[in-house]
Amino acid sequence: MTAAPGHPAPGHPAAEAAQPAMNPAEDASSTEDEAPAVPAPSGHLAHTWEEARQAAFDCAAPIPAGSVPLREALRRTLAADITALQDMPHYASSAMDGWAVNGTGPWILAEPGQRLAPHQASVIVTGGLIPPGAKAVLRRESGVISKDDEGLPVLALGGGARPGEPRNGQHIRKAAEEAVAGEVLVKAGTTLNPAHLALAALGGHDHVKVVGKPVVTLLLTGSEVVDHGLPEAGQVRDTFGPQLASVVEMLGGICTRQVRIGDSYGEWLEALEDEGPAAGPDDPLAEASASALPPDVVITTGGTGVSGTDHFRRAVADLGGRLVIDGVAMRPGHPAVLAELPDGRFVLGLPGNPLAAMMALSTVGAPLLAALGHGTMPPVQEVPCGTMIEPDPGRTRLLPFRLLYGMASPSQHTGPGMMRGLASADGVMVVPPHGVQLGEAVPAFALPWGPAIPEPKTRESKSKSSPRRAGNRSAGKPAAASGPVDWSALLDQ
Ligand SMILES: Nc1nc2c(c(=O)[nH]1)N[C@H]1C(S)=C(S)[C@@H](COP(=O)(O)OP(=O)(O)OC[C@H]3O[C@@H](n4cnc5c(N)ncnc54)[C@H](O)[C@@H]3O)O[C@H]1N2
Ligand code: MOO
Repeated sequence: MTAAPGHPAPGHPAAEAAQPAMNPAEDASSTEDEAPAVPAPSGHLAHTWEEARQAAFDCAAPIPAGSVPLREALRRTLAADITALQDMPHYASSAMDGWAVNGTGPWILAEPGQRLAPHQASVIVTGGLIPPGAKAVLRRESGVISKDDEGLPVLALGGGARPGEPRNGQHIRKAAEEAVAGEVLVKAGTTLNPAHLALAALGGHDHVKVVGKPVVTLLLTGSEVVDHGLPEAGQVRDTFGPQLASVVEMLGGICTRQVRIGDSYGEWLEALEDEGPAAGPDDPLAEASASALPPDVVITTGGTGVSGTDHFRRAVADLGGRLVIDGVAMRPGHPAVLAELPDGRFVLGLPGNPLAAMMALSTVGAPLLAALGHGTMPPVQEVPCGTMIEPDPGRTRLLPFRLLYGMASPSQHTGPGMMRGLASADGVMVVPPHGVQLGEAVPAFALPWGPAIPEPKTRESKSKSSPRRAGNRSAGKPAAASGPVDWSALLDQ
């Protein structure tokens, strides 16, 4: 689906105030700050921000449930009950170091493991198999070895023995006392914690069946990019290596691999082709491991633009893929591209500029990963805008903001190549092409690592939470988000 720029998706607040489409020729002298709003880098019409999100969500089907090794199952959602594959414990064992005994003492010592007749005992350690005939375990500190009249070793109760020791069954862990074979240990739908994994192991499992999640690999491009130390002039320090895998995981992906390549077309093509399964068929554990699976999504960085080294579109075309999204009418991040390859892999192309890449990931990557991972469309809420923002016909602006006195104030240092503004932001404002008035509600989304966007305060909720203020200061003022200026949020701080 492709829409004319300046015509936001129906139902969006911007729809009623859409601006006429710009003439691309008017933008011929664009600087980085004024990147063209209308055509995608390929010359196609870009999707609106809302359309791009929806297209990324709609193009992907949820990944089916599959088995994963226990070590990879942490925090996954269990797709099928975990049952005990055998009794737990599956044999009666000793809970103490000492002696397995039959009847009352003194006991004649027998070889460990052999059947015990009455008044016989044999040495046993904690966890040891209870021999046939044993009725109890006597702790090491409750017995003493002495000699009988004939000089043979015998076991007798010692000074540490408690009255009545050993009782029948004492210090014996009975078979099946934790669970009988077939009993449900963990129910489907549970988010697995480390103790669940230990329990599954006790139940005899090597793998568990979990709800599908997208496997993602990263392809970081650019020969000017250095991944450590101080870059020289003409070089740039890599911002993606330290953050992208974590953000992908926060968005519901499993990041298994990160590859760096330079700028040549050959490297691009080879890297996109080279994503087959790595597991040997004779290794059942490796077979199910996420790191051995081909990725569901490849995320590339850089190379989305129009210069001679920008190879994304050519590589996708040569591999027989199709473009799902070819540019988004937004800034920063407008060259974002999403393609699907014939083998079913999605390739998400993030622009090289660091902030632009994060905005493209939020716009296209977040809905795509949510759809693949059985999630819902990432929410867009509203915040009252703490400043007036001019129109920018034909494109949505994504502005990191700080919440000041309950209102969203655009962060500083938010050029497409900067990270300072995003690093301290409380969320991102989605400023529609027609701009925003001071105090007006503006759509906004939370950062995957950041705080939730606060619920808008209505007059009713304010009077419930703060009757004195509501009575004294806010009476008669319009509810938040309903009028152009709502100062009550400011007064409430
Ligand atoms: N003639 C035009 N030029 C550009 C346009 C345009 O519309 N017409 N759009 C600009 C915008 S906006 C963006 S965003 C970038 C997109 O560029 P690419 O995706 O092709 O990325 P590169 O050219 O490879 O790099 C851009 C920039 O980012 C730096 N970079 C790359 N990788 C990293 C990294 N791992 N860590 C930090 N910084 C990185 C790279 O050095 C460049 O400075 O195109 C504009 N140009
Ligand atoms: O400004 Mo470019 O839109 O993506 O950094």
